[in-house]
Amino acid sequence: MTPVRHPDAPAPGELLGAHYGECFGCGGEQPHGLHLQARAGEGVSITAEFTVQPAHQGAPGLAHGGVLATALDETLGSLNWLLRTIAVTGRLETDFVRPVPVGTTLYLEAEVTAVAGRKIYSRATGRVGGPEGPVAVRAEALFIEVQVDHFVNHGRPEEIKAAMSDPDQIRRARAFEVNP
Ligand SMILES: CCCCCCCCCCCC(=O)SCCNC(=O)CCNC(=O)[C@H](O)C(C)(C)COP(=O)(O)OP(=O)(O)OC[C@H]1O[C@@H](n2cnc3c(N)ncnc32)[C@H](O)[C@@H]1OP(=O)(O)O
Repeated sequence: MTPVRHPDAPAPGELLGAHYGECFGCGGEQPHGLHLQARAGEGVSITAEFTVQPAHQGAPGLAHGGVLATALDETLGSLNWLLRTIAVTGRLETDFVRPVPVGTTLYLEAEVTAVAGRKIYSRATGRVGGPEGPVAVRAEALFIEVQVDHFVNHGRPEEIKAAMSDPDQIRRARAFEVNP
């Protein structure tokens, strides 16, 4: 089925903010996290930026592939905001096309390609040198829609409790919970 942008999705260009402060991908409270900043795009698409820090190295001076996969995963996960669903990564297939040095800003773009029941198919690219620069990484993913219970049942009680007592976190979770 063709993906449908939720009528209450953030407007194109709107900065999405972190879905969780401790998230390694987007949270502001993780000193060595990616601090990835995502914006709503047109249709069911997202743009995001992430600058590779020394803490993200694999080979000397180069980004670790797993960190780049995280950047793709996080950008793809941000598509949740446009569908207003909660979904987790089931499958993530990554191509590493060129090395990404420390200090480089990765310009990411992701879009939902199809939705079938709980299955959300998507793809993403990460470019270097600018939003129109050469592709350094790309991914295809399958996200699976879940209920909030997924996190309550599987997460650690300490973090769940802390998140539930944070009014901002509750507000974000509610925004995802209101489905069409
Ligand atoms: C509060 C705001 C927070 C918002 C939080 C947002 C967080 C975003 C963070 C970034 C994203 C992440 O890294 S999320 C973290 C990484 N991911 C995870 O931890 C997920 C771990 N996996 C799981 O919990 C589970 O396997 C699920 C939930 C993905 C699926 O389990 P399930 O619910 O029992 O569903 P299941 O019946 O198995 O699968 C449903 C359909 O999907 C298909 N399917 C499932 N997995 C796969 C797969 N790997 N490859 C192909 N197909 C698959 C099945 O064949 C089936 O198709 P059919 O028979 O219907 O055709």
